[in-house]
Amino acid sequence: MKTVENNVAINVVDVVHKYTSSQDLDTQLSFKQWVVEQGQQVFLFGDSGSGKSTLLNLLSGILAPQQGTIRLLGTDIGQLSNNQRDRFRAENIGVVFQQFNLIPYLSVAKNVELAVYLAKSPKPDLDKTIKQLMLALKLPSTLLNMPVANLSIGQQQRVAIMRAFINSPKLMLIDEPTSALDNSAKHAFMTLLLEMCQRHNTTMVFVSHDLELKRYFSLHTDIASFCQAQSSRQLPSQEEN
Ligand SMILES: Nc1ncnc2c1ncn2[C@@H]1O[C@H](COP(=O)(O)OP(=O)(O)OP(=O)(O)O)[C@@H](O)[C@H]1O
Repeated sequence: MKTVENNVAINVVDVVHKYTSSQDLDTQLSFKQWVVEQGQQVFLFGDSGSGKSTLLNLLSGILAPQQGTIRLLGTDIGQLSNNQRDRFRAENIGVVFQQFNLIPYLSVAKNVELAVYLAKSPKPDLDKTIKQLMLALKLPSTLLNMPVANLSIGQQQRVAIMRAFINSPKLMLIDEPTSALDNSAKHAFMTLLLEMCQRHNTTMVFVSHDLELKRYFSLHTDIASFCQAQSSRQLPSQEEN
């Protein structure tokens, strides 16, 4: 399952994902080839409906490729069982999606500890690492035992980043994380995120509609350069003819 692919973190080849909706409209997304090298941070943009979220869901293993191959860090994730894929994600991928997916009634510490527990890789220095991350993310230590529901949106965003970084993932997938932030908070967030990725040599795919954020990245990719979205009406069934 593991092959030597020097310096390649993401390799998507001829992947097809087809949605069948209840409104008798099928949408097929065809991803040709897309390669991201280890340690690169890419700003991925594109029109609404062009397939960005679908791609992130495929990369994070939420969706399984129906055709084609996705190799992450040398592993063909389409060949993994559901359990193996969950494990691979927990160990190698940090995710910050729009809705954060934090557990609101659990404290900041418990939300982060849960990610460590799911990765099944015990961290003897967990408390110390959490404190270091809180410091780096400018989260006051008084928040540590507070339910995340009591935090501001900006603070929750930083907790989501802390949770995403706690297992030192090699790959970060980020979807529209700054939508609820004002301009100065947005700048602080972006600077911090890029600094964290560069410090840990983390590969990052960052999806946003906000083209102003492009300036934080040296690599920009329009998803239309390797993905085609096609919608078509479903054919009526035989009985209806
Ligand atoms: N669960 C679903 N069922 C049916 N069709 C879907 C589903 N999810 C996405 N699609 C369709 O697939 C296409 C790609 O959607 P996707 O959400 O990946 O695009 P996107 O680039 O992330 O869009 P946006 O920028 O608006 O968030 C769209 O045409 C969308 O309508």
